[in-house]
Amino acid sequence: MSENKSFDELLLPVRNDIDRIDKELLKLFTERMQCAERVAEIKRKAGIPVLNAAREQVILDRVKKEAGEYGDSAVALYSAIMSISRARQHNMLKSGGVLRDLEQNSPKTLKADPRVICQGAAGAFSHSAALRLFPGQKPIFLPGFRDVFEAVHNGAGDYGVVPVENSDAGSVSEVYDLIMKHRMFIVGAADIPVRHCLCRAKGTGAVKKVLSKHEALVQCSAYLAAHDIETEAYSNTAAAAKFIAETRLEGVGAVCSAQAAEEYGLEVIAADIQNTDNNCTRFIVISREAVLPEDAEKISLCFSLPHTPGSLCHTLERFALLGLNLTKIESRPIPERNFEYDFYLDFTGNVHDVQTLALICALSDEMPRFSFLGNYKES
Ligand SMILES: C=C(O[C@@H]1C=C(C(=O)O)C=C[C@H]1O)C(=O)O
Repeated sequence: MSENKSFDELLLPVRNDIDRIDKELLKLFTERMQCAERVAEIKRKAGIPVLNAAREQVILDRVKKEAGEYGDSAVALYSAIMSISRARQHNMLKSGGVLRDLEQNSPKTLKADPRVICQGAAGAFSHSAALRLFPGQKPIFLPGFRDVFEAVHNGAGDYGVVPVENSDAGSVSEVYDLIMKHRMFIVGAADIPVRHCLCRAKGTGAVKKVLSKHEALVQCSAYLAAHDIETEAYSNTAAAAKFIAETRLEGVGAVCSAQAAEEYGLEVIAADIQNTDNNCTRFIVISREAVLPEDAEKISLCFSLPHTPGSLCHTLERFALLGLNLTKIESRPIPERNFEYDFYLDFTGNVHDVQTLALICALSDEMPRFSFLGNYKES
């Protein structure tokens, strides 16, 4: 430090330079955005899409080369600038017309007195979820998730209640795949505490083997291993309970809820055998048509991304720019396309918010595959 000058005095001329440069940058940024607007007008007339990935790559290659040692940083900066430029163009062109129609025209409340479909049997955790989500309704039970989706798809039921994720065992991938297969909307969600019991038919002997849904067996793995109990996957916890009550197989028990044990008259040998105390499963409500309440708080999307460096990062950045909080991201392989993935994304937000709608519409226009899955309340 020079003898008489303070740090502030030393910084002042450099900061003056930075301020001058920022002023120029801002002027050039504004000019660049105006060019993007002119481009949008031409695209409107020509009916061509906003995104031109090849043109963007040419720009990125050029700035990387020209920026020398700052090449990678320049690429990050220009990716952000072009993303903002595209967002402006999407807003001008009102991209994502289908989604805009959906936002305008979808009902805002769930049907009154709906036919609700669940997987399994009375006493299943889906049953508790259905009662929480639709108090007073008597759900119809079908054997598999596929049956629930088909029933909602063909109109035999209004809504289906299915699990998507457990706090211990993770996602129920079959349900994610069925959502995409049947192009269902998510119109509600509830987190249900899950406590498992080890049960047997009254009067049968020591349990050597248990039947239950695969996810329930995973959630009780520590207890079952410690007690040397063999496991066999069954379609559903309550269905397993019903089966052992009816067959009274010697040495065979079930892992199910206390309600299922009571429903089928089973003896509870041990309660609370799940690995974690706060074991909890998220259930969603599936529907053929979207329902978009004014006060919906969670949005779910599914999309694939181009195989280019940073494509996921730049997509997530756009949520961050709007202050939207991502609550879940999950990837699933796309059937028949080796090692290509769909991303499932949940974030807190409402599609009736203009900026959030604009972002979703822009993404729907730019992504190779894109589905808006729903915007719903969580109970
Ligand atoms: C401006 C255009 O639209 C988009 C934005 C670009 C940019 O900001 O440079 C480049 C390509 C397009 O994805 C264009 O097509 O030139």
